[in-house]
Amino acid sequence: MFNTELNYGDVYLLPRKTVVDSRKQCDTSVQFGPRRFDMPLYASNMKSVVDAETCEYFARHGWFYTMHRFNMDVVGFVRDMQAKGLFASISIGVNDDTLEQLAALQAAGLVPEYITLDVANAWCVKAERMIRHVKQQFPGSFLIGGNIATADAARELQAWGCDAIKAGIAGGRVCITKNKTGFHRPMIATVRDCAAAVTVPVIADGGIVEHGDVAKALACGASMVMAGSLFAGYDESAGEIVEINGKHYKEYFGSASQFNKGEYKNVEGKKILVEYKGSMARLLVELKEDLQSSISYAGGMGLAALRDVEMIVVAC
Ligand SMILES: NC(=O)C1=CN([C@@H]2O[C@H](COP(=O)(O)OP(=O)(O)OC[C@H]3O[C@@H](n4cnc5c(N)ncnc54)[C@H](OP(=O)(O)O)[C@@H]3O)[C@@H](O)[C@H]2O)C=CC1
Ligand SMILES: Nc1nc2c(ncn2[C@@H]2O[C@H](COP(=O)(O)O)[C@@H](O)[C@H]2O)c(=O)[nH]1
Repeated sequence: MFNTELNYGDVYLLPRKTVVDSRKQCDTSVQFGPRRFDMPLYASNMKSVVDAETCEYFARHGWFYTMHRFNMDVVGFVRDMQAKGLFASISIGVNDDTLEQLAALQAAGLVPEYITLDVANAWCVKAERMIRHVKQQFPGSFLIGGNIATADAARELQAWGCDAIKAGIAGGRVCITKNKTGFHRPMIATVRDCAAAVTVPVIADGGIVEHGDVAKALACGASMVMAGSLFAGYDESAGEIVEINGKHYKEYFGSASQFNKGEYKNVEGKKILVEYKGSMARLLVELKEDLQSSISYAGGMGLAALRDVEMIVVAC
């Protein structure tokens, strides 16, 4: 027997009676760790999506961000962000270079407000060792661990000390993990299972195609949503602009792509071109408007209304 599991595109949310006079009354803000953010959505910690300027842009707009971890001067990044009065949110790996970066932060007396442990399968012994190390050395930082895709994995990461857990394996737009390894879990099942298994917040990572998918992820129990391709086509994202036959695109590549790694070894990601869409300012406004509308259809005034909204599968 096989389990049938669903993705965002397979389900819809059932409307309830709207109780607000205007969508503007719906509050999309979310408490995440020590801070409150304007939206429960943020850009992927990928080199083709965020750089230091992108992170500053999001932080100044009241959005959460996480810097990527590739060829990073972590000390310089944390120092710069905090010197500007902004929060510092970094990513780390599981190898010795990460231990060196963490030691350098400590030597400089720097404590990032948020640390994300970023590996393909965080349900592993190396991630356990690093999570325990970070919790011991940086007890004041909010530690996000990922990625995982099952309830058992979520429970273990919580037990190791993660303050939040990032869920989503092989559902991303530039992902080829499912092709190369055979492993993947659709996002509805991933988020529902993981969120039900733990008390810490769960971040739904990858697979956002439509703006309404954000509301669907929250309805599955996610507290935050991470997306890469959604943000990749804009001026403020980190990818290069490419012109082909007079049309403009932006490069978007996976963190496990040959392009990001600099060599063809354990490649589980690809590079694509996404449509260039200009400034991100309008996108941020539209994402907020759409989520406010989702909250109104859910019959509430805040994100909590989406938590218990009914979900249906559309018959083919
Ligand atoms: N969300 C997703 O579905 C996926 C995301 N990614 C992204 O790609 C980037 C690279 O990820 P990742 O390869 O984990 O990070 P790294 O390339 O930094 O690998 C981390 C370390 O763990 C080891 N390792 C990695 N995978 C395995 C494994 N399956 N079994 C045993 N050891 C392993 C590696 O050793 P060695 O290389 O020698 O095996 C390496 O020492 C990350 O940013 C990640 O988020 C990648 C794939 C899927
Ligand atoms: N399997 C892989 N997954 C990757 C890689 N680089 C990033 N990612 C994951 O994808 C999401 C973004 O997905 P999107 O659908 O919103 O574009 C990102 O947050 C990572 O979790 C990779 O090389 N391989």
